[in-house]
Amino acid sequence: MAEVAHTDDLVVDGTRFSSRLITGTGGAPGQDVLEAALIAAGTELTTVSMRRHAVVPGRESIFALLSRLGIRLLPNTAGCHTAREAILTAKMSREAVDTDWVKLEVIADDESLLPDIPELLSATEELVADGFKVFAYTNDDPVAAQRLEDLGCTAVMPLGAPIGTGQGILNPHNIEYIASRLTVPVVLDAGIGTASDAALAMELGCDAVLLATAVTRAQEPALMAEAFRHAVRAGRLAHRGGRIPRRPMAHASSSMQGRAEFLLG
Ligand SMILES: CC(=O)[C@@H](O)[C@H](O)COP(=O)(O)O
Repeated sequence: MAEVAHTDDLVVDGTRFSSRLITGTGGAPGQDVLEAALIAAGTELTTVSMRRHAVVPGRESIFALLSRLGIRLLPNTAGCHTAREAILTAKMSREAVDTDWVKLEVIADDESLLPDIPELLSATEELVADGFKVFAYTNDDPVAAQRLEDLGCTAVMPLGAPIGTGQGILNPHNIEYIASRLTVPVVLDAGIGTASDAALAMELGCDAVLLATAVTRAQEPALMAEAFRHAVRAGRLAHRGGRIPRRPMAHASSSMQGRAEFLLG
């Protein structure tokens, strides 16, 4: 049977993506493994830490790899602890890789890696005013998410769980609420552990999923990447298809209405 046509591209800042799976590169055991995983994921947008990535002479850079694979780069400010550091990193990345897109991460501390919301809001305000397209990594708080949209973010990226924990979506209610309230794309970012977590994010109404660790540190990264490719698509279709309501009691799947007349002629 023919597949349902995938006619609902993700549109971000006027750019269309047929894949709703955004990947990160951190934690990959090698660039060959990463390349195989990126291809298996079918991703069209990948984020790279501008502070952590080193260009090694004589070796293909991550930027060259993404360009060769036709994957758009989303630079990120991972490792920044203050608005000032994040703004500086974003400005340097705009010069270095010639894009005004930035995934804005401002981390409160190195143990939790949770977003520092006051610093995030302040950096967002300044970067938006400077013409950046800000993809803001935030917590699962609907109030903070709304503030980020109001400040002019291009996309808002609430976490499912802390980065690298693989715990999945700790507060599905808040994620669903954020996805239903915001008008900019909502990308579930961080904490994903396995394919069903990504499917759930999409079922809850997120526009896309961003993940790194669940693929890069999987036993078989390319296999896991392919699983995520299908899960994101399945979750999106389920969201569009409209789930049935949850009922407290059994409800016969076949209706009895009209049955007597049919049996009695
Ligand atoms: C790649 C990146 O930007 C990470 O900081 C991101 O938040 C992903 O988190 P996981 O590694 O938990 O998927």
